[in-house]
Amino acid sequence: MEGATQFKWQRAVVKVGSALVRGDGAADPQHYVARIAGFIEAALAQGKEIILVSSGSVAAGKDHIAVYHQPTIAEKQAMAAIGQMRMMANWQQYFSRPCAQLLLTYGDLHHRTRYVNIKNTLRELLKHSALPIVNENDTVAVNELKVGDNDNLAAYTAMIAQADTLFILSDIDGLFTADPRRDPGATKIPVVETITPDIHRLAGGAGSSVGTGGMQTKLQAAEKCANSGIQTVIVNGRQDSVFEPLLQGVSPGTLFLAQQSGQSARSQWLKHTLKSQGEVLVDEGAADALLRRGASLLPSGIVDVIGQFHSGDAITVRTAQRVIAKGLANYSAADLSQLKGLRTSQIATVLGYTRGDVAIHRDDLILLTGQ
Ligand SMILES: Nc1ncnc2c1ncn2[C@@H]1O[C@H](COP(=O)(O)OP(=O)(O)O)[C@@H](O)[C@H]1O
Ligand SMILES: N[C@@H](CCC(=O)OP(=O)(O)O)C(=O)O
Repeated sequence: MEGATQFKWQRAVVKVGSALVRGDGAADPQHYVARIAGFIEAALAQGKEIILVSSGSVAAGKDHIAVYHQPTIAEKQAMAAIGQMRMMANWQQYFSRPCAQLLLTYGDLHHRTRYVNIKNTLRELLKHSALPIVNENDTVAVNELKVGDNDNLAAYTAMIAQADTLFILSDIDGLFTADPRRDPGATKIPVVETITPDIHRLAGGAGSSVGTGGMQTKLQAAEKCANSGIQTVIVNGRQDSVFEPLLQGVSPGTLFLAQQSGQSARSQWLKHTLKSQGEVLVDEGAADALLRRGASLLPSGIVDVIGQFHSGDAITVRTAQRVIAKGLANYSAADLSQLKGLRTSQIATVLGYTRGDVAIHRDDLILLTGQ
């Protein structure tokens, strides 16, 4: 196949966009869903493992709530609540194995114990030959608590599940040099080795009224995955001809290569998933110890504490000039405000208790310099 690119895969997240589940008016969307289900069954029969991330709940519930007007947030959430049932039932009819519903929010991915629970649940589901189907929990998530789009949610899912591949099935053949809906001269890019700012500039927004984020969120997802050692393939899920090549490890769309030095799942979780709840300002000596010596952050190096955070929250570590790291605080903001600049031997006397010598343990710290 011309321009095709080979790749190996064993455990994949398959992301199906609303644009696909919803159809294009010209063809019956059930045809697309049936073909994707067939692809998943064929891959499972080859001994591969699949986790599905499916959009489409809002679109599937639309007819009952808001057909003729722009829906409010509450109306969209109600649409999602109705549509999620329909969407799951729709998938289940194509499988004899059980489909398992996982509804996640940004908060769930952000919280350490919930993250571990999601990981364990996925592992058990795969072990028991069920098909996990993930979507955002639209009903409970207001904007600031949402991942916001299922491309990025699929990337987080791939990281949690330690997948090697993310397949993004959309209504377009891959990444083009410009949005083909606006620029008929745009051409497809078969392989992206590194997602540079120039690549990001090629991407436009959603191509349909039901899609969210368009190519921009797909590139964000591919970049997260590449940094975690996961390859991404964007293909047109409306083309029956894409599935056989995918089963044979040939990309008929755009293949984004994984970066070789993929960071650990824990580092990725700290870096991309956890939202910083506050900051500690450190002196140059502490910055040097973190950056050059791989040390833990001690209270003695802290100059100031900004914001309110609890023990266990993610916080940013910075000097007056720059951000240098992100990590899990061993002490709350209130405690660190009392401990800043002090020696570790003074912790118990000042607080009346101790959680250990360090403000942030090295194992709970990820350096952010050069980014
Ligand atoms: N550079 C580009 N290459 C390909 N598609 C692009 C590009 N820029 C924007 N798009 C648009 O992205 C759309 C796919 O994203 P979206 O509508 O969110 O679909 P989905 O529901 O599958 O996530 C395409 O239909 C296309 O119009
Ligand atoms: N959670 C939403 C999907 C949001 C979304 O990202 O949609 P899409 O761009 O079609 O993948 C739903 O199920 O309708």
